[in-house]
Amino acid sequence: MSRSHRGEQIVLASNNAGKLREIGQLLAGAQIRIRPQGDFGVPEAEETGLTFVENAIIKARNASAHSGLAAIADDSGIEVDALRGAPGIYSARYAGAGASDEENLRKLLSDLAEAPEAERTGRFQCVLVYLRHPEDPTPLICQGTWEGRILTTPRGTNGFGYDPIFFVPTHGCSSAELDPETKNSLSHRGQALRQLQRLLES
Ligand SMILES: O=c1nc[nH]c2c1ncn2[C@H]1C[C@H](O)[C@@H](COP(=O)(O)OP(=O)(O)OP(=O)(O)O)O1
Ligand SMILES: [Mg+2]
Repeated sequence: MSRSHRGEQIVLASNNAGKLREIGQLLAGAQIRIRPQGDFGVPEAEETGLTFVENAIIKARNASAHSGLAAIADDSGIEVDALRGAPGIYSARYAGAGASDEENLRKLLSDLAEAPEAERTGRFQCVLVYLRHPEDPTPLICQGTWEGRILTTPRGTNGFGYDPIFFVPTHGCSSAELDPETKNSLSHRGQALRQLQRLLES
């Protein structure tokens, strides 16, 4: 018996167009059918947790409660070693509440202006949570990590968020210079989603 009934609709607890696009591409052809929480008028949840896991659970529970469906949430961010892991869970609001991707990325570059090259290492983190219903006591939790370096100037136009300043050493370019399929095959989100898919379809 699979954890999710085949063909059952699942709400995706995100308002981030970049994430929605990537998750949609990753699940193309899968048994799982997802719809963004915007389709159900789900109000934005307050991300009050101190971990990616807590925030993903908060978002999934909120979307499940408002839609009456099982829910998947993605909480993700970028950690930089020169900043002892900041912005981390605060990546989306690094330059302040409601900040744009461009403002967040500019603040990160400016905070790293004096950082030694050796400390410009960092990584994207992604935690995905699947809740069967709002009170599900055993959420499925999957995680992915993608190691890289922080560039000094943005490069590339694909992706979203911090992609233009995230250098991918294995490919010699920024993640915004990777085509979407390649990014999905490497990324924190791709890793976590493939794990979740295996659990849901097993
Ligand atoms: O692959 C990525 N490429 C570039 N940047 C990324 C990526 N993955 C996460 N990020 C950044 C974007 C945002 O600054 C933060 C996520 O914050 P996070 O709260 O999880 O998402 P969000 O507020 O944008 O949308 P929502 O909560 O509705 O899913 O990390
Ligand atoms: Mg958020």
